Amino acid sequence: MTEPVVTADKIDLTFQTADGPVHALKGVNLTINQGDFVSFIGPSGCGKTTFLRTIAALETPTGGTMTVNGMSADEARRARAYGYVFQAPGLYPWRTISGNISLPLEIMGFSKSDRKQRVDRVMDLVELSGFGGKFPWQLSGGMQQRASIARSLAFDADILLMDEPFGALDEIVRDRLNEALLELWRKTRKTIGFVTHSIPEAVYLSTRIVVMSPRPGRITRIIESTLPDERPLDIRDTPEFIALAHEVREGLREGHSYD
Ligand SMILES: Nc1ncnc2c1ncn2[C@@H]1O[C@H](COP(=O)(O)OP(=O)(O)OP(=O)(O)O)[C@@H](O)[C@H]1O
Repeated sequence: MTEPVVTADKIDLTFQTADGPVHALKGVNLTINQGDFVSFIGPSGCGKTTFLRTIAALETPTGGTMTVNGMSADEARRARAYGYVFQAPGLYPWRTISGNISLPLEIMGFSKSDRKQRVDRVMDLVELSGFGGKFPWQLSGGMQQRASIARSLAFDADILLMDEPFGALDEIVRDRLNEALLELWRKTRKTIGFVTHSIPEAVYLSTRIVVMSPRPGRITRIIESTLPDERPLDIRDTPEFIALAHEVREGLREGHSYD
């Protein structure tokens, strides 16, 4: 029996700006179940990041209700219910890779031996074992982003929120990291919310794809993936994959994303 981890009920969010109100989200209803890999796709400015930040209680909705792990989003944030990965790795250049990954654990007061054990475990999960003593600038962009994913996994939250984590990387590195992330999801069965601009990335990774319309962001379609959990990269050439990508494109068209 799958448990709802995130429930969004009629979420509205309007930012008050010097140029007037900006209506970013409108009536967003969504349930994310335990172990789902949910991607959010839509045109630039449609509110994908805003919605992810609302789950994380980094933004407060102006209407509707959000629950995370059965609590308010704010309570869940304080209970450290999620790890958050940003588009840029955001590693401190004066700390080693292990030092960066262990920083949140230090802040949370984990013991030295517990920190070491956790850092070793997540470095292994993202295939960075042996690089702990390096500084961020000694690693490639893809490795830095893996370190940032490891940092978000270190305190073992059940939910991982990822805002275009691979958007700035070239396609070859991105393919590699997509495979690695899927493997990590299969191993840990964390619940993942993932923002992307890429249709193939959304189809390759997700169990469900949430298609959003231009501002004010609404959900136009929720597509359930029919792909198996085991997904070699060449699954992207199969008719089933192509049909799902077509469905996403249709959803975007329906929301007038191409107008
Ligand atoms: N703090 C803020 N104050 C005012 N307006 C904001 C704020 N954050 C976001 N917005 C506006 O809300 C809308 C949605 O932004 P958001 O970043 O969520 O879109 P997005 O779909 O993630 O875009 P992109 O794909 O380009 O990252 C945009 O028009 C943006 O300018």
